[in-house]
Amino acid sequence: MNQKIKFRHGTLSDCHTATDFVVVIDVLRAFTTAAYAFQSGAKDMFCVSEVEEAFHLHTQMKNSYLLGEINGYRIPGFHYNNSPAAISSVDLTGKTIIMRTTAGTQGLIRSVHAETILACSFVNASATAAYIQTHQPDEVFFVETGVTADGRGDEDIACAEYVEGIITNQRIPEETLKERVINSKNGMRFQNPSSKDLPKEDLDFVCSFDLFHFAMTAERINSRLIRLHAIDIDDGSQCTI
Ligand SMILES: O=C(O)[C@H](CS(=O)(=O)O)OP(=O)(O)O
Repeated sequence: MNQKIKFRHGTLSDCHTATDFVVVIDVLRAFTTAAYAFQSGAKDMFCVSEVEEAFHLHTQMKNSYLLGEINGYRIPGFHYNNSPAAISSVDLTGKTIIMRTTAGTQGLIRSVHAETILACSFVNASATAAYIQTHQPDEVFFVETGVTADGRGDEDIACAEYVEGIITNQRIPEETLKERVINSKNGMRFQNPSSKDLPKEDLDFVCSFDLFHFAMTAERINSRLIRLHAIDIDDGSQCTI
């Protein structure tokens, strides 16, 4: 444990100010879905900001598939919705995923000055904490991508607090976290049976705490393109799942 690590909390509106070690958090749902996509065998995962950029990249990358949403809803012409429940049952072996989401991928793209970027949700929170502890940065900046002026995003704040608590030995109980996810404004959207793009079962996939033993590091290809890697925390190798 390193109690000297300083923790800062920010959102999509100030993540451009972070210059060192940044953990971009999106529980509902981008980085939960991304982790399940790696687990389902995805070879490569690229993240963009705009829908048009995703379509353009798709024409350039063989064997690539589009995954994402706009405000939570499926994008016509995309292969997959941003749903961990849906993606967990798909065999993505050897496939390249191009991801565009409303909050999560925006946080990656907008963290323009970060030296190191991780993508995190509850399914790889302990792995993320372990990666931070191994690298011992002076400061960690959490980008809580779901936070909005109208009070959304508590699930991402909870995840940041969970990661911080693991590092400072003040671990938050899973029951408390699950309640926060379910009662969050974003979580409520998944409890309406008529919205099939926002299935209730996604909440169970999101609340599968520490299911995966890999951190997701973000490699900046250019100002508009990020590539995610799943890094095994036990030996630092790139995961081949
Ligand atoms: O698909 C999601 O769950 C959200 C939709 S919204 O931003 O909350 O409207 O996108 P994500 O980028 O995964 O947070």
